[in-house]
Amino acid sequence: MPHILVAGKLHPSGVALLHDATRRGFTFDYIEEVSEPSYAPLIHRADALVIRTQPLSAATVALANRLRVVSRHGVGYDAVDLPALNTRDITLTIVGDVNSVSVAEHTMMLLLSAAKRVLRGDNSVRNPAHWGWRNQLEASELSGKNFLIIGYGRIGRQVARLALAFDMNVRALDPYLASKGWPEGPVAPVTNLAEGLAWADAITLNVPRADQPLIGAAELAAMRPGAILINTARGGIVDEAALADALRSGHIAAAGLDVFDVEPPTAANPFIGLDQVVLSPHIAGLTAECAERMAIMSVQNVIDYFDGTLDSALVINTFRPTTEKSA
Ligand SMILES: O=C(O)[C@H](O)COP(=O)(O)O
Repeated sequence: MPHILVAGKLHPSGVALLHDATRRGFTFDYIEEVSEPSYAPLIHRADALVIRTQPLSAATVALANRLRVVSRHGVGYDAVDLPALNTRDITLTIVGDVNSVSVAEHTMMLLLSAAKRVLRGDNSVRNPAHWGWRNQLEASELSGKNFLIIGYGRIGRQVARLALAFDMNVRALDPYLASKGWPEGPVAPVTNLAEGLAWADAITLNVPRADQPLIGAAELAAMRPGAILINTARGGIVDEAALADALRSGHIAAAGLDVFDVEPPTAANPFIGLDQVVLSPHIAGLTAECAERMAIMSVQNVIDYFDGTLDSALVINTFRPTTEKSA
């Protein structure tokens, strides 16, 4: 029967599902430490790997002679060497829609915090000498502002739902939808990034990480003066040095960042000293509810893989039969 290696902390409900699976003959190793050197020595006996956001390199895949399926606890798989999996016909799965609401709520929290200059306000209460800052915060309303969602997928659409409730003007950019057709509803597309950058008072990034930053110095310069940038997707999507420069110059008024090029960020991270930037430690999907759903889904995907009932919508690369469970 298949042996599962879980590398990274799982919500107890996911661990309970693993224990249930042992009654059907599955076995598992569970280590909470996520670093590749700590899980790599165990991978030679794994038929399945459940993995958090840490790297899975070609070198580690080469140690995994039995590996058939990698199940991401999450939706981003930029740290996984996909070509190394493809060469060996190893299936890669993600958790699909289960983190969309949490990530969208976190996006709105960062947008509100950035717009309301929450850090400066907080600081002015904790430091009585700064109480006078309340007259200089330059906070802004969301209502009536133009909000561009880059990446109109599962998460982007949840962000739109929430932003519309704040009476924002919401538009989105998603080149992948061009061939599929734009979804009906109140959110119109922008035709290209340049149009979106020039239109938006605030921008959120809800796309996967690519090889090059999508938002660099030129794109930041093309944003409206005083605009706000939110990133709950992946650090490398924004050129961090360029964003820090744009924040220091005041061209970009504020930012909200949940993800970083290097995690955890070093003391040299350019945002640490900027109080117009609200920071969170890659937790947009780690609400109690979402962590439970991701843990269950990531373990269930492994079980479904071996049962031959894996939902095709959750598979990144298909090498064996799946079913279509999702709407
Ligand atoms: O990819 C994701 O969905 C998030 O980054 C969460 O991933 P993690 O739970 O593995 O940290």
